[in-house]
Amino acid sequence: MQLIKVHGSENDFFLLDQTKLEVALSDKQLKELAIKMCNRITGLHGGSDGILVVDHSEHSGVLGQMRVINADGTEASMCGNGLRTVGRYLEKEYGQTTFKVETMHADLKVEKAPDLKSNVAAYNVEISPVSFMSETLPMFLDRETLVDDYVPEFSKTLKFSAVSVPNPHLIAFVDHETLEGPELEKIATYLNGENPYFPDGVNVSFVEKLDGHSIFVRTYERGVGFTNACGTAMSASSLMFVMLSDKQVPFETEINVRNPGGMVKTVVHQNDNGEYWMSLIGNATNVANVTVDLADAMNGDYSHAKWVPTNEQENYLEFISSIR
Ligand SMILES: N[C@@H](CCC[C@H](N)C(=O)O)C(=O)O
Repeated sequence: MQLIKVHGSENDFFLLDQTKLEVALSDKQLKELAIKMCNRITGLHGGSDGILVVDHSEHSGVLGQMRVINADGTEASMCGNGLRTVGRYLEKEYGQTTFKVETMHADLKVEKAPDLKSNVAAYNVEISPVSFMSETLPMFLDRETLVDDYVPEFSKTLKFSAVSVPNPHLIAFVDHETLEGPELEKIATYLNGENPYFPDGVNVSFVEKLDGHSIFVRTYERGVGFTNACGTAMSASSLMFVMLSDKQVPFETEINVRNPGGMVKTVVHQNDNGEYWMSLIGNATNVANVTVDLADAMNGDYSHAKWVPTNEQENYLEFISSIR
């Protein structure tokens, strides 16, 4: 089985093209593979945040399908950082620079963007559809939407917004001390365990406003835990940054989004029909080409895996240190 170890802002994945396998893996096998291979201690070469599964799409005008299997084996409806790396993979396979990719709920636009630096490839991907309605998350609170409001059951002092893009996000704007403090993990582990409010779990982000049109986003992901970055969370946080800014941060403005693994840029759009969507622009880095025996991988044995690094990670790290 051939895999590519990829990352967007160090949110890392194994990219698996199912169309290259003799027999495609079943959903049960994908789940078992993710649990074993992504494990940070016993998994393949330090594990990963999940597996990006590429397949053919039946939809017209679409180059391929992306499925996202979280490290705990659950399936997510979308992954913004992952979509950039899948976009890069499909561009190489089909030789097109602008196309659509099928995801669980929508066919999303993907476009090659200018390199961030020599040998640091970048892609621009669409994040949509957006909804604030409780039933789309799903969120069980006694209200239809939650926008910048207190929820004493979560925290006595923080205000939250809940939005699906279309995977579910809970966002709070906080000061620097709170961003780095223990509250994010406390709230997120509660809401991703058995709880009456988010029975399917939720990605939880704390956001700090920086100078100008810049924010820092720290995310605890459903099905993963703390990640270096979450593309859909950074997109959802940018939407709330614009919506709660009282027109100080307009639509169609480039927003700089920092995260523990690097940075992305976002742009928040609103269509004539009132619907929101976001552009997410950032790196799509291929770290290594990996070959592993399928039976070994399913058994969690990675001792014979072949790991051939590309030379991209050095350039990525140089790029990140140049902007810090
Ligand atoms: N890292 C992703 C989001 C992955 C899915 C998430 N864990 C979920 O279950 O919704 C991103 O870059 O958006």
